[in-house]
Amino acid sequence: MWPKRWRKKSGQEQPGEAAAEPRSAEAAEIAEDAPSDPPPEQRDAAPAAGDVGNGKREGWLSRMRKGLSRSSGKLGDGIGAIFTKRKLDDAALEELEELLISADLGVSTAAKMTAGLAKERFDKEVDPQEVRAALAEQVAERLEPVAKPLDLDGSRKPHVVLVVGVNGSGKTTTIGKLAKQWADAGHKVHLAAGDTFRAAAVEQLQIWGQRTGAPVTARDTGADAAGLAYDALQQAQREGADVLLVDTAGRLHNKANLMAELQKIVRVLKKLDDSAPHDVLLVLDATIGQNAVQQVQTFKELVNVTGLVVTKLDGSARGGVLVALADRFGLPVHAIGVGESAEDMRPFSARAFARALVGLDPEE
Ligand SMILES: Nc1nc2c(ncn2[C@@H]2O[C@H](COP(=O)(O)OP(=O)(O)OP(=O)(O)O)[C@@H](O)[C@H]2O)c(=O)[nH]1
Repeated sequence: MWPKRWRKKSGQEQPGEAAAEPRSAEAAEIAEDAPSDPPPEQRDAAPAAGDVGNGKREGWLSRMRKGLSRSSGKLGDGIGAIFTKRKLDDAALEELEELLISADLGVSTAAKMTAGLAKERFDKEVDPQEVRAALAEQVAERLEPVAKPLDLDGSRKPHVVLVVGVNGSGKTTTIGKLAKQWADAGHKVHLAAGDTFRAAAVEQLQIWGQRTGAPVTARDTGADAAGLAYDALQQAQREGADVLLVDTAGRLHNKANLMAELQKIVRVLKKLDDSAPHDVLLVLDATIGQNAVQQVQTFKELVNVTGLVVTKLDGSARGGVLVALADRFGLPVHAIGVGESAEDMRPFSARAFARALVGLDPEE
């Protein structure tokens, strides 16, 4: 029999329910949650064309593994330190729960996972590898239901994808990567440079447009983004495009302005196609850890987010937060970004990610 504390905890949780995660007081202001801007030379540089498909770059799985090393080092080593020659007792479970929280899984998810482990193995001798494998299984179980590639609905002409997220999260780059992948698959793509707030974002999108052969609807900095989105959809409809990707600004002066802008974009798109946008992708930077939870919450209040793309899993990612996000929101994770080039975005593989996160070989 496993002890009351762990039994009670797991019994209290309802599917999809989450205990309060840490929140910053200023979280309502979107810009406050944004990661600090990368240096201009890094931000404004579009990915080098030579990076695309030159065959010499490190495999994406290995880049994801390296990107997750901050989390996997913490979890893998932490599990080793807790469970070497030790029973799975109360004290060990407490330490494990704290470790999971410190690796960005969030209070509620950490409690559920620890309870899951206690249920099967309480008071038994366990070795670190067994605990890592058991946790990887639990992470994979939570992530599998949300790992869903973004499929284009062929009956839509075009399928309209609105891309939102705070500044610097990787929206424009994600649009470029999606455009490249869909264009390579033979789809006719149109791009709308709706981040009229930042001139470099428009230029960045135009470079992706040249690279992919996708026409780009753009206007000068400061132009009305909703008007631009309307023009872009009209043009995409005229061209018979299969997909329209609409970029947006992540940084307006405050949440109310951003909400007004995003809602206006949605309203005008609906004038031309009342089912548009067909997907609203929220792009999240994986290096921000638990702040991602608040970003999802905030954007869900602004617009009907239908799925996530998580970028920068090649950097110093705090990947544990994906587990917390899956548990709390259940939103599809359509793709992950492990670099700046077109082939660095992949459908999200729950199992590979889960194993890499706890320091196991993702390919086993
Ligand atoms: N390492 C890495 N860098 C990425 C990834 N995705 C985007 N970036 C970089 O992150 C920076 C910001 O990306 P952008 O696409 O400009 O972000 P944005 O959300 O459009 O930013 P705004 O236009 O300010 O709203 C750029 O330097 C990108 O090259 C990724 O998966 N991995």
